[in-house]
Amino acid sequence: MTSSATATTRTALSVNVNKVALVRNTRHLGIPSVTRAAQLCLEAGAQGITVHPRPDERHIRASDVSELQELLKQWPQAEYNIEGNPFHNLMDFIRAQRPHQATFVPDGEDQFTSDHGWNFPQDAERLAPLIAECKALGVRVSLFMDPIPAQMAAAKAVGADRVELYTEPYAAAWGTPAQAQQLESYRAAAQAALDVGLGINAGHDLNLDNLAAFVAQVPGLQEVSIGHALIADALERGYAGAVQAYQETIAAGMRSKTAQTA
Ligand SMILES: CC(=O)[C@@H](O)[C@H](O)COP(=O)(O)O
Ligand SMILES: NCC(=O)COP(=O)(O)O
Repeated sequence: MTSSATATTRTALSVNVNKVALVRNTRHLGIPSVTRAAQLCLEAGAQGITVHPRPDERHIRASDVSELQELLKQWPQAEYNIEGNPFHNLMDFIRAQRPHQATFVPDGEDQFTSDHGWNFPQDAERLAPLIAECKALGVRVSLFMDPIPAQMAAAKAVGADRVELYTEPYAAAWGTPAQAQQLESYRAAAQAALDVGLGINAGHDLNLDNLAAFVAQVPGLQEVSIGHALIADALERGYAGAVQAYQETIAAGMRSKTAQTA
């Protein structure tokens, strides 16, 4: 059951523009523009921009990362979230750009897409100094995590400010008999994170169908980072139309959450 305190947590939308870069990279023409996409999403009300500059630069390139930092200077209310593996190329971007948030993701260099979170206690010792470095730079640290309540205390102990709950298993269960059980696992993991003082982010395969129920059930959800489905929706609706649809969906989830605590 969501408490009244967490029921009022506003869920920010951070648009991941990886897939705009993926299409751009298929020609040497510079279109579709990644910075233009981010500008239009911010103008439409997105609260942040997320990128995941993978080592192979299959989509987001180092030049995108710095150009988006310049763009975001015009949007002081918006947040910049840079994701990646801190043992690969992420720390160079964090040191250079000092974004609002660094999201540590344990991806391999040639991984198809992100598909798991960190493991504790195995990963704690090597993560701790890099988390400390980010925080010394004034960068919030979010750890990409599977929805395992027992892992949350260790994530806090290693210095994380937030966890990002990896939501692909929830998305895959959407519309199946396993949906409710999956959603409950995220609710429990989020509550365990809140109980030890962690903030809650979420992302991966969230979309217009599965988002409202997630927002309604997961306590203290501060940010969802959404890319693949939102950019696909933007191909039909335009960036502004897609952002508006996601913001309306988040708002519907918030209304449902608030009603539960009334
Ligand atoms: C960490 C995560 O779930 C996503 O942010 C990730 O950026 C997806 O990467 P691709 O866009 O390369 O699939
Ligand atoms: N951290 C999740 C993210 O940034 C976007 O994931 P997806 O919506 O592209 O699956």
